[in-house]
Formats: sequence, structure tokens, C-alpha cells
Amino acid sequence: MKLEAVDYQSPTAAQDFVESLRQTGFGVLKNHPISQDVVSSIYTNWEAFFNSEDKHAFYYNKGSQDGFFPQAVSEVAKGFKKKDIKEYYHYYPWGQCPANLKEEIDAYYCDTLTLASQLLNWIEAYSPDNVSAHYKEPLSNMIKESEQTLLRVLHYPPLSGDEEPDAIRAAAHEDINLITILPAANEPGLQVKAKDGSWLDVPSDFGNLIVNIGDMLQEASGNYFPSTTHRVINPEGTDVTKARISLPLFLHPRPDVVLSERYTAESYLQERLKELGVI
Ligand SMILES: O=C(O)CCC(=O)C(=O)O
Ligand SMILES: [Fe+2]
Repeated sequence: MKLEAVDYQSPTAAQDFVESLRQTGFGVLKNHPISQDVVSSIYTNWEAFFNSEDKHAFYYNKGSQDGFFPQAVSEVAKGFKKKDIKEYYHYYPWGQCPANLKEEIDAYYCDTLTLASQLLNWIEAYSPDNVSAHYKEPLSNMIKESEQTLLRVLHYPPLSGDEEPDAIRAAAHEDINLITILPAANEPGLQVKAKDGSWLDVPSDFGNLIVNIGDMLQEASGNYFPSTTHRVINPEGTDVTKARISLPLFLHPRPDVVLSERYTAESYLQERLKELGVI
């Protein structure tokens, strides 16, 4: 298994990208339309937010899940006992957001949503007929006017040395949604699990855009596209003093979207959130 960045401008980009998703669950894009300056600025501005006490005024709403999740309520990945060493903010266009950060994050959300829609069209175009026959509606349609698509700003603080043994920044997990779009973070650490069980570093060159399959697309494609396990490992050496910021956009279908004979998007999500212990 190899993860190579696909040039978004190349004439074979769509095909190469979908092939990478099929083989590894991940696709890495370079030369894509998302502005690196905007991503950098979001990292800087949100790091300042996480380092200020203001964040506590934006404590998350239990029902709607928008807002700030402190480390004390952070996720416990499925099958794990220790909480991840992270805090995060769930941004939805309709949800709470600090006024000084709203315009920038909202523009990023909209631009990345547009790109996601195109990438779902690529995935649909290169799904074999017997796979796309399972899609109950076009994939890009599933996220249209969805209020569930979630932009998560993650802050992994510098390690203090007091962490619980075995706790890591993000324990091995699969994403729940259709696809995830993740700009390379400001520090390395993201790894994917290869078919032979080994862990591979995701090429984290600043400027790359990482896309991965989530469980909902695995379900909707009858397992053709694999929702690949990934994790974020702790830094070592002098890097322990560095915080890490990342910005995954989780593309979620509207709740009424039928994923398969077994699940709608809503029933699937409820089941998974209960397992995570966040509802
Ligand atoms: O921080 C990262 O690079 C990945 C985060 C992640 O996998 C997640 O929040 O689901
Ligand atoms: Fe993830």
C-alpha cells in the first residue's frame, strides 16, 4: 500500500484519486483549490482561541453538538478506554461561533463543501455500475442542504508528561460520515492502517489535502470503498512541546438519506454517537 499525492490539475486526477480511495481508503491531493493562506490563518487564530479562557463560554450544546469540547469530555474511540489527548470545536454554519472567527471559518466551510461535492461526483463517476446501483441518490445530492456536515477544529496541546499511560492524541478509529476532507496539519502524526496491519504515515506536506472514506460511504457502497482505520500518534523528542492543530470537514448526509437496506444516515449516526459516549 502506497499513498502518493494526486495532482488535482492532472487530466487523470479523478481516476487516480478514486483508485487511491479504493485501494487505501485515503486519497491525497496536491495543487488543489483550497487556499493554504486561509488554512494557515485559521490554524493561528484558533490556536489563540484554544489558548484563551474565552473557549469556556462556547461549551458545546449536548443536543445539537455545536461548540467547544474540552479534553475532559473528549472522545473515547470505539474499543478504547482512555480519552484522546485533544480538545476541539464543532463548527456548523447554524451553530455558536466566536464572532471574530466566524467569517473566516465560514468561508472555508463553504469552499471546502463545494470541493467535496465535486469529489463525490468523481467517486460516483468511477464507481463500477454494480456499486453505484446501491446508491439510492447521487452521492453529491446526499450532502446537499445537509445541516449535519461538521467542521471540527482540533487542538492537540503540547504534552505535559502527566498524560495517562497509553493515551494518545487520537486513538485508532474510523470516521462515521461519507468522506472527510482534511488539510495537512501543522505537525505530523496522522497514520493509516495498511491491509497488513502496519501503520503508514500520511504524507503531511503542508498544502496537501487528505481525503478519506468514512463508514457511511463504506455502507452505501456495499463495502467497495473501505473506511480505513487511522490515528494520530504522540510527538517525541523536542516535538512534545508543540501543539498540533487540524481541521477535518466531515461530510454528513441529510438525516433522511437512505444509505442501505439497513440504515438511514440518521439511524446510523445515532448508533455511532452512543458508542462514542458523547450523547
Ligand atoms: O488530526 C488529524 O489529523 C485527524 C483527526 C481525525 O482523524 C478525526 O478527528 O477524526
Ligand atoms: Fe478521523
